[in-house]
Amino acid sequence: MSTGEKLKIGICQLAVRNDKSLNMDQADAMISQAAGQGCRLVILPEMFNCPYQSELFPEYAETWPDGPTIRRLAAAAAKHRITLVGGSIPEREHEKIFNTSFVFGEQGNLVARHRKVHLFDVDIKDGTVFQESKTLTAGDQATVVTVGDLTFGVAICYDIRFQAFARTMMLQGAKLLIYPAAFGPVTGPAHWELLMRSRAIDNQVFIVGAAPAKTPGAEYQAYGHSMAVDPWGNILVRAEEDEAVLSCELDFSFLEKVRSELPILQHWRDEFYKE
Ligand SMILES: O=C(O)CCC(=O)C(=O)O
Repeated sequence: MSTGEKLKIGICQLAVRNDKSLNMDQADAMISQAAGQGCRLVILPEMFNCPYQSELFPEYAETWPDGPTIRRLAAAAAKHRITLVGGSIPEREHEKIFNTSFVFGEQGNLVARHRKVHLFDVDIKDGTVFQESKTLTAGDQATVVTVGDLTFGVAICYDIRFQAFARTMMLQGAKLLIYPAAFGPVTGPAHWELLMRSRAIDNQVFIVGAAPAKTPGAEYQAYGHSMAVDPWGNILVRAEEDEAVLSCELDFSFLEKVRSELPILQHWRDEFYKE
């Protein structure tokens, strides 16, 4: 992938239903639409092929490299000659299941695989109760990859709450952090935009969050509001809660301008930040 400084990206905010192959059909249609608009990097949401319910993850889980969703993602990347961040899906390896983002290059080759590191185990009294660890195992590494001349990081949803994790990816050279995600109706309005903009400002990177659309009748109601944020904290593009294909240009010369005008990354004083 050549950015030449500017890179057009696409974000596919799709509704996730109880039918894996229909979800992939919709993803395929949206990927085509984004590629048709000239996007070179296309991003899908967290658990885009499976309703976001812990008890369903084992049933929908797929194994590398022959899972049907995995094969179709690789084929879509190759067909459109794009880099495709395949949101995330439940991935089975032996007896373990991970929340995994597979990233494919322009030949349909696997360029990265991120397994969600921070599992979403919360019990918020206003209604958000989730226990990913009931069925999932946590990943054990940050994922930073270079494709062509762009170095980017991939992490998943709850991973965004951990600034130290974003910083780890930035220190490994990432200029763009991509978060397939599925915030819900409580923490979504409260925190989603703030977290995306904070991570962008803290690390002087572009941030992209791809979320499922709100799906009528679904047990877990996603908040939607996929968005892209620049290193100054400006929102470049943002969806509402319905299905949408978003696109925008990331201008990496702007990132260099922000870093040279406001050089917080050079002013880092590590000696003060130990616990
Ligand atoms: O952090 C949050 O509020 C939402 C996290 C989440 O939904 C997830 O990790 O899938």
